Parts: sequence; structure tokens; C-alpha cells
Amino acid sequence: MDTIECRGLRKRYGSTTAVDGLTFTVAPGRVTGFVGPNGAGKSTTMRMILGLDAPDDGAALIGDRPYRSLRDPLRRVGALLDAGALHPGRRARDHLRWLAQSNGLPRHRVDEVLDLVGLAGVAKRRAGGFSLGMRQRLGIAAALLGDPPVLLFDEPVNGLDPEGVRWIRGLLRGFAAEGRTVLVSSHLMAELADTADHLVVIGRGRLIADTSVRDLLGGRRVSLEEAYFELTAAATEYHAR
Ligand SMILES: Nc1ncnc2c1ncn2[C@@H]1O[C@H](COP(=O)(O)OP(=O)(O)OP(=O)(O)O)[C@@H](O)[C@H]1O
Repeated sequence: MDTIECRGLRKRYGSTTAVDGLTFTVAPGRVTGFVGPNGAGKSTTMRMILGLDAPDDGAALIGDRPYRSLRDPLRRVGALLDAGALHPGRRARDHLRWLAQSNGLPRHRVDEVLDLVGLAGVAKRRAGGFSLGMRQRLGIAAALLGDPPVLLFDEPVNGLDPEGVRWIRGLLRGFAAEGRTVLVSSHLMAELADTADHLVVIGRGRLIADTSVRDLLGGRRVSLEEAYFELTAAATEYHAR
């Protein structure tokens, strides 16, 4: 199964408990928003799902395995973590060719994903001269190289202009409609309105809600953001230290 599962996940950095016993499952075929204020533990959780950080306790699984034991990780999981993490001197197409080659992925995928994210026309330009929106598109192209059924995006619309935000929303919805598992983090609920079907809300490393958007709104004529504030108002975990 192409689920993402966190079971009792826990991570401390010195005296800070970044993730404090998180349990939730992300299902395929829908966009799951991963929401919480700055410092809530979203990035730490995503890094543990991707095997970039080891949990102190609990487990993060893709299907029934930890990321690090997946045989063809890029064919199983695609991720956009930090779009700035690109070699500035490398041309966009070369960056993707290198990734494809080093992961045993077919070379023809490079042009396919460049087309998909709208970068075919600038494929020979160096990533260092790219705008934030272009770097974000290149990061998404890299995530899609292995055509993976599971996708993670950490704050993908941060700093993007309205056109870029709209583009990413459409893309995420399209991935879910294709049956993929899509987890997208944001510290602003409004960014996930019209995008997420389901929400995992955390505060201070703990789960506050794991709910469908429909259940959260409960047929009321309130905005998603208002419903979210109601939900988090009572949760002491949610508020800043
Ligand atoms: N490598 C690290 N070393 C020390 N502390 C860390 C480290 N990574 C995260 N933290 C701390 O863990 C907590 C959770 O951080 P994290 O980045 O996971 O939150 P977040 O929900 O992704 O926040 P944001 O919305 O700001 O990205 C914070 O208090 C942060 O300072």
C-alpha cells in the first residue's frame, strides 16, 4: 500500500522535543494538509519519513517499510523539502540527468518532467540564475523523476507569487486525482483551502486533529481558517511557548 504511516514518532534535539509521540496515516487518492504553527514539528516529521533524521522512538513507514529500506526509493517517494538546495552552477537538465543516472531512472524521464513543470524552455540554464518559482518547479521535477505514488511537499508555496501558488495547487490536486498519496505542509491554513481534502493538525509536536475537511467544516458556512482557529483555540499544544 502507498500510505505514509507515523507510529508513535518522537524526536528530541537537546532539551527541545520537536516531535512528541505522533501517530497518523496518510492515505492515497487525496491531498492531506499537514498544518501547525512555526516550530510545530512538521519539517522534523517529514525528515523522519524520508529517513533524513532518525526517530528517538516510534516509526515512520512508507507502506510497511522505513524509507531507508526501500529498494527503489525515488520510484516510491518523491519529495520537495528545500528548493534552495540546488547546485547553483549546474544546468537544470544536467541536475536532473545526474539524479536520474545515479538512481537508475530512464533518461527520457528528464525531458518528460521538465515539460510537466514548464521548464523545458530553460532546461539549459544554470539553476543559480533561477527565480524562487523556477527553483520550486525544478525541485518538483526532481521529485517526479521516478513517477512515485507517494509525494511529500514541505511548504511548497512559501514565497511564491499567486500564479505559482495556483499552479502548485492544481498540480497537487491532479496528483491526488491520479490516486497518489500527497502530503503537503503549511503553517497557514488559508494556503490549504481549496487544496486539501484531509488535514493532520499538529502543535508542539503533538497531534491535535486528523480529520477530513468536510468533517471539520461540518456543513457550516465558515472558512476553513475559522474552523481551524476554533479547533486549535482550546489546544494548549498549539500555542507558542
Ligand atoms: N536540527 C535541529 N536542531 C535543533 N533543533 C531543531 C532542529 N530541527 C528542528 N529543531 C527544533 O524542533 C522544533 C520543530 O521544528 P520544525 O522545523 O520541525 O517545525 P515546523 O513545524 O516545520 O516549523 P516551520 O513551520 O517553521 O517550518 C523547533 O523548536 C525547532 O527549533
